[in-house]
Amino acid sequence: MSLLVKHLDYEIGNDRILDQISLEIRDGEFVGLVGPNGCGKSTLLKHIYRTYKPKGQTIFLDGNDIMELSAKKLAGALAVMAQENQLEFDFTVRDMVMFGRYAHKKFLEGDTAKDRELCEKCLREVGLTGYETRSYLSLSGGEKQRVLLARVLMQESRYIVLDEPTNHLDVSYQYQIMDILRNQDVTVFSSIHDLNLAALYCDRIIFLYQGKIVDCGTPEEVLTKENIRKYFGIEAQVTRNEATGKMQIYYLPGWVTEKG
Ligand SMILES: Nc1ncnc2c1ncn2[C@@H]1O[C@H](COP(=O)(O)OP(=O)(O)OP(=O)(O)O)[C@@H](O)[C@H]1O
Repeated sequence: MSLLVKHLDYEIGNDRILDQISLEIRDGEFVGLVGPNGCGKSTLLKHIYRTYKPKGQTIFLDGNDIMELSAKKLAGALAVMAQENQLEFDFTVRDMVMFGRYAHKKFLEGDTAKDRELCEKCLREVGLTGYETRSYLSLSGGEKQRVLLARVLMQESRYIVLDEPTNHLDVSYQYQIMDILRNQDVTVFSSIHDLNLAALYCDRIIFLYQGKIVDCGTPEEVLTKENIRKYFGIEAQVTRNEATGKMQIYYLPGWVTEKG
């Protein structure tokens, strides 16, 4: 069981946005995708959830080319929390979360008692009990983000792919959402800007720079001060956090350097 990307290239005009990306996310792993603004993280994730159509046979889910899976099959296997979620029409929070059951439904099948129970559980997990009848568009950015996570959980898929899931969230929800994801029995592949969050929650980190994978391994192997200097252009101190036992990065903002 794995998510496999093989030699994925993507160009816009003469610009190479993704350059020979190959990676494997194995069953049960929590893998973070990090790299500076514009390095291609969202573009890579958009290929995995088919917003962009990969050329040839490049992306495989449990051995199946994702382009050959029906929308329903893909939704049953892989849940997505993308960055932009602009809606033309308003829905209630309950409706938004219920959309996560699409892959489990027969044509025109209504919501079951199990669906409603699961919806309550997912909303409880993201701290939104009592929001069921609220209009989605009236919510704050962070509340919307948590509704989208509840929808992802409703999908009960084996794989969850997320583009910056902690965007818009206050510090306590950033950790809560990462905790919720970590405690699911699923495989997670997520872009993450906060390197300390990535270090705390990820089994492995894939480091992207100018459309190429430049490093891959455990947080300790990849989030070194050398890589942070080289690819983010900032000096950092990397130490161990005594409370968590995990690595802790401190940035030294007076020490911005040249990238690359
Ligand atoms: N439609 C487009 N036309 C031109 N350039 C594009 C287009 N879409 C993406 N790009 C460029 O591709 C590069 C990769 O963008 P992408 O959104 O994947 O980066 P990212 O790593 O997710 O960035 P961020 O951390 O800022 O979210 C950027 O330089 C971006 O400007």
